[in-house]
Amino acid sequence: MQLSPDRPARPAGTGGHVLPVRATGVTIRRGGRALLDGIDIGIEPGPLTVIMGPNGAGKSLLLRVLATLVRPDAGVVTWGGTMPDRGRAPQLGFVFQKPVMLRRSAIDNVRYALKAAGVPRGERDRRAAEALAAAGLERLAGSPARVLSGGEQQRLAIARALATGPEVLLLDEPTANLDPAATLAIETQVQAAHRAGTTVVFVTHDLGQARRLADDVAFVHHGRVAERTPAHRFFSAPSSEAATAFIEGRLIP
Ligand SMILES: Nc1ncnc2c1ncn2[C@@H]1O[C@H](COP(=O)(O)OP(=O)(O)OP(=O)(O)O)[C@@H](O)[C@H]1O
Repeated sequence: MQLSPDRPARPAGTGGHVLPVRATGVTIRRGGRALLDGIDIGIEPGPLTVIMGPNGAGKSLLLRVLATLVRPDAGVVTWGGTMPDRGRAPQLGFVFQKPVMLRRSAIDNVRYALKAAGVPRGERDRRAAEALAAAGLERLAGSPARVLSGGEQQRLAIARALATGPEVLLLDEPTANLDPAATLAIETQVQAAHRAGTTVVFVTHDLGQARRLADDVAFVHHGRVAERTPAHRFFSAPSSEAATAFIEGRLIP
């Protein structure tokens, strides 16, 4: 995929790439059980990757490990071929299932993220306003973020994550609590960011959503990547028995 020229500039004070984001041999054990079991996965620049799988498969945990929010018991995560470091963190945006809003206005939530990423003060107002406009949230800029609807809060969370111009946006079931219209708005927002050049990793267990969004599917089952397949092939001819059973609605988690 081509990166578009209108892609936001990198925040000041950061250097190097986070892509590819790669996990090698990543294992997490709790209570004698492997929640992630020797996972190898790489996120390359470009495609919209959907991480799919049944409840409890390990999708959210894997996403958190890639973002270095959770440290594995074994294995390593690298960003851009080297060990992750805080200086590059603004280039990896993360959106949680339940939006986490600061107790301040919508636009101040975005300004705060820009400040934390080292964006110079003189650029913050313009970039925050642009981020809200891109999310269709201009009229709510001055509203307290915590009084916005669930769908508006999630759009704001995505706008905030995109405002720093990340190379990659990781989203953990961002529409799980939303109605169909709010879900569509989020999908449109994510697709627009992807078209503008942001690499996207989207966790969902919703097959319809995966069909709408995915270029590429990583299917996780029992803490392993059971298969990694281009989306058109995944839905027509999955290579693993687990994915076939999942698509047919007969996979027992
Ligand atoms: N911090 C933790 N301590 C112990 N167990 C955990 C922890 N985090 C996750 N788990 C367990 O790890 C397994 C995988 O959880 P995870 O949230 O990654 O699943 P998931 O595939 O995202 O599922 P869902 O679609 O239901 O959100 C689950 O059995 C969960 O209970």
